[in-house]
Amino acid sequence: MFKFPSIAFIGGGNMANALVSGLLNQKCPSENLHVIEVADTLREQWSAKNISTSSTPDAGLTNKKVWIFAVKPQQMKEVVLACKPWLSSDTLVISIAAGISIGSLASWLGSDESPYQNVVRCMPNTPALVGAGVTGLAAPLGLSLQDRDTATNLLSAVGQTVWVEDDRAIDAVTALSGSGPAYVFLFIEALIQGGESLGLTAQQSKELALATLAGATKLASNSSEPPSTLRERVTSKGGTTAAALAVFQDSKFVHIVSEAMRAADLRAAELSKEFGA
Ligand SMILES: NC(=O)C1=CN([C@@H]2O[C@H](COP(=O)(O)OP(=O)(O)OC[C@H]3O[C@@H](n4cnc5c(N)ncnc54)[C@H](O)[C@@H]3O)[C@@H](O)[C@H]2O)C=CC1
Ligand SMILES: O=C(O)[C@@H]1CCC=N1
Repeated sequence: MFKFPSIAFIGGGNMANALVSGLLNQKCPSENLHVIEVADTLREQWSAKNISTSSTPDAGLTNKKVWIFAVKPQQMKEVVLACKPWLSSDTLVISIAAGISIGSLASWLGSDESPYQNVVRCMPNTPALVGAGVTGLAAPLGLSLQDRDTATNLLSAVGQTVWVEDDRAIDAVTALSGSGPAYVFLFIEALIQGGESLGLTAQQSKELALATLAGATKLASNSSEPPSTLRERVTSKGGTTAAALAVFQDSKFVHIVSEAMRAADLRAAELSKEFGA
């Protein structure tokens, strides 16, 4: 069985909250967890959950086997450098920050000549809060198998994990599953509004929309057939679905989704330039 290491979260906001909830659900002892968070109100919330907290990095970090950076990309460099004095040669450093490359993390924690190797860059998503997240992970070639397994086990506490090749692939993961829940929520909002405009109540629309998404997702997951076949099976010739899909097609829905993802991918690359090494 996986033995949970001691873990420090640096940044105790939304995503740290989702990851810690998942770890606790997987029976990670709360004594193994520590959160460094600048906001007083959030520190109080962590204390109320029996998680130790502090406002700034200090020598206590040296004893933590894993550091998980969960601050905004804009703050990453400053925060990583503030923690660096307490880095041990075997600390596993995991970052969930969008756009911040493995190269930036490795050079901030080591140097340009000798980049720090025990680094994992990953991209979880907010369904982690309910144990249904998916996380893409990437690491430098020098990362040990043991650290790779540790990262996999920790992120598996909140859902599925998918290892990818490199930073560019993590930007793509960000554009798909990192930001993806927001696209899905937008679609849910649109279905609810559409239902209401056709005379259903808000409550009826919400129930129908959520069950439709959950049901279609389950069917697509359990089926050996591709989503396109499942779509065709709903679509009777000359029927209602065909009428609706024609509107999607006229509005270039597939192109819009692809362009939206391209914008997210591009933004990740910009964040890397603006806030990376
Ligand atoms: N929200 C999302 O859906 C996802 C976010 N991410 C990434 O996760 C990171 C965190 O995002 P969220 O949790 O949504 O943001 P958040 O704003 O909820 O959390 C960040 C926390 O860091 C704290 N903080 C700022 N400076 C600090 C410092 N010097 N020391 C300690 N704590 C400090 C803030 O007070 C805040 O509570 C970002 O880099 C984002 O790109 C990754 C996957 C999904
Ligand atoms: O919007 C963002 O930048 C972060 C990364 C993925 C989801 N939220």
